[in-house]
Amino acid sequence: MDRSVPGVKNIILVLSGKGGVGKSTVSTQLALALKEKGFKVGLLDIDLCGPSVPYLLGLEGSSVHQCPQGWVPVYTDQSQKLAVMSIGFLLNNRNDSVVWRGPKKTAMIKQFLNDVYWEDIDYLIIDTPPGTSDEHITVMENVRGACNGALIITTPQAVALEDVRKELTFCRKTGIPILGIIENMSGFVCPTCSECTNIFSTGGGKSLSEHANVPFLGCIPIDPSISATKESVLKTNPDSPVAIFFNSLTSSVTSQEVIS
Ligand SMILES: Nc1ncnc2c1ncn2[C@@H]1O[C@H](COP(=O)(O)OP(=O)(O)OP(=O)(O)O)[C@@H](O)[C@H]1O
Ligand code: SF4
Repeated sequence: MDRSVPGVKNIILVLSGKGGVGKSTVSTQLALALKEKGFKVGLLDIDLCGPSVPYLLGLEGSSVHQCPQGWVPVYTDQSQKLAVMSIGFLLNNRNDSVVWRGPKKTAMIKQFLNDVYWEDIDYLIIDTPPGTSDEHITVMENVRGACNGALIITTPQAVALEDVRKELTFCRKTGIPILGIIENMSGFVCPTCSECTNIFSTGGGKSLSEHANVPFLGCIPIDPSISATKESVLKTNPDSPVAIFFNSLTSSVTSQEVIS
């Protein structure tokens, strides 16, 4: 059965087979870039055991509250153009950890999708935990039919690419369209001379996408400023290679709407 999320027009999942490849960074910067382009955006962090979105946006310590329509998400600023929901807002202490079995995780994710007051959201970006676990199955079952598709993040190392193959299989089995593969931490751009050094082998994401017959959406170099900022790189460093990448990613994403 096709399912949708109340108040949301388009949904994009961000997946990776492996942890630490930059999934939350891409989710956050994509959400910020879409906001910069004038869209109303939601960012949902369903990484229940390791929520990092509140930190990446400088929203630690914020909390959600109830209104008659449900939980009110945390907004990044007064424009209310970027609404954020994360388990991190429900924990008393940022060092508290969530040790839950599958059913409790499933119930929490359903609440995030159905009980949050997502108000006129053009794009809901869902940042997922690494791998293919209960969280992924729950979210896919609950957004099927309303989901534009998944972005798959990898790094140039072979092990990360091997994990991508599992994500591709998972998407195909669950019927979620694959929007494309992104290769993150692909070379280091020197802040002094702008020379790009390929620390690991490069081109793995592109060749895998050709092999798997899915779009390749580009490479993001290692850029220390991306981990330092709480704002869109489109604003803080508009001419940088990472900003050029996110500019192009927003164009790809917005040209693939399933619901207008
Ligand atoms: N292109 C990049 N340049 C520099 N630093 C980066 C880049 N991408 C990610 N990082 C940094 O790498 C670390 C891991 O990134 P992130 O938290 O986004 O990964 P993740 O895949 O979401 O991890 P997890 O599996 O723990 O959820 C962070 O400190 C982030 O700032
Ligand atoms: S040329 Fe090499 S050493 Fe010099 S600033 Fe650039 S990357 Fe660093």
